[in-house]
Amino acid sequence: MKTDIDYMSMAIDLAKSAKGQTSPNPLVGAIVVKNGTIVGMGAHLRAGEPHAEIHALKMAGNQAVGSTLYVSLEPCSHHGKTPPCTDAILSSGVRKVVVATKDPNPLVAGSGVDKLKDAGLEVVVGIQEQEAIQLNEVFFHYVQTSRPFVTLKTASTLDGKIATCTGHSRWITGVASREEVHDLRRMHDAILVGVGTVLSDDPELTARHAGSIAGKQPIRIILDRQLRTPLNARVTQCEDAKTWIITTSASSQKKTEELTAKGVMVITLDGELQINHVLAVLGERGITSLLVEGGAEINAAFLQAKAIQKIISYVSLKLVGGKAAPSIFGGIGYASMDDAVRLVHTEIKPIDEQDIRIVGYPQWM
Ligand SMILES: Nc1c(/N=C/[C@H](O)[C@H](O)[C@H](O)COP(=O)(O)O)[nH]c(=O)[nH]c1=O
Ligand SMILES: Nc1c(N[C@@H]2O[C@H](COP(=O)(O)O)[C@@H](O)[C@H]2O)[nH]c(=O)[nH]c1=O
Ligand SMILES: [Zn+2]
Repeated sequence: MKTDIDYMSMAIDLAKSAKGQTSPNPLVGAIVVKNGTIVGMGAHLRAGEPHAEIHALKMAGNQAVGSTLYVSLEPCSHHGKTPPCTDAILSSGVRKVVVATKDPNPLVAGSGVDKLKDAGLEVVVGIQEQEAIQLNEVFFHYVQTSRPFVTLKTASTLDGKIATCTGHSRWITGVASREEVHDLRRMHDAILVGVGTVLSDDPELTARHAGSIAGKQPIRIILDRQLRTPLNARVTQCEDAKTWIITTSASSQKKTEELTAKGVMVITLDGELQINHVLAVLGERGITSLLVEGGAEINAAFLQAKAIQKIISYVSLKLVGGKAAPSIFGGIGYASMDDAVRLVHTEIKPIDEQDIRIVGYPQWM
């Protein structure tokens, strides 16, 4: 006999199956169970399309009467691009609703649960809550701060270098790690690098390799105070992916026009490029998840601004040495070891015989 936890785990797995497709909406999965039999299931697939509950209830049909609905996020109770799920649940005859976690979207935030309870349904909240919160770490951050959830991805040697003293960097990590990074890029609304990386690596910043969701390429964002991005840089070829260059009023109007003519979106901010201001602008433009890929000065700027929610570090078990070789974080740095930022909820995993991956969440004081 399956338990509430079994069914909720299935709903969460269903939600996960649409990872990378639903932005700016959350990932949600739903299962309808009648007398121990699954009679309907569904996942939210794309923003603007039906919610997970609607798919599951549709599949259940009149088997939903007297059933239990398991859903990984509190059913919505407002009219967004789609009608409220609570209305559909109430008219379906569902008797009991099990919710993994409440929806922090100010438009919902407990009102979905209240509506169902007021209508006399049995409602249970908190089954597999931690898993459900982790699943939507991006959406929960964005909907509460209106800023993108920032993941910093780094790739370095064991001695912390992101290139040799001559600037050579291809490659530090192996194919398996680099494949994972392409998957990671695909899951993000945008990738951000500094113009230094464009000048040194001339990266394409697209999610290539197997399985890329057709046509879905993250937006490439370049922080470039004086518009030094070369007109022939690969990131200015806009056939496969959009490119936004964020600059300041110090940059030349002529270069702005030349880049714009190539299809690049040049966004000019007043004054200096402050990370938190850049994030507010990206949030306003609907960027809910941002993958920062360095280099050292950009990484340092995000560290200094305490603007990193998650770090994914690939460390290659090789050594290059060199005082002049750039390390993961440039900038001034902290004076005292006591000021070091600690990572929590860490996971350390070997990728292959040469690389390990460290994932953690900076604990900002
Ligand atoms: N040099 C390495 C990295 N280097 C990352 C650079 O910032 C830049 O993204 C690369 O040049 C990849 O560019 P493209 O978008 O694939 O054309 N990143 C890694 O994960 N491993 C490495 O060895
Ligand atoms: N995707 C999803 C929910 N998403 C919630 O609804 C909001 C989007 O509404 P709309 O614009 O109509 O798609 C979104 O911000 C989040 O609060 N809710 C649910 O009950 N089930 C779902 O599957
Ligand atoms: Zn809904």
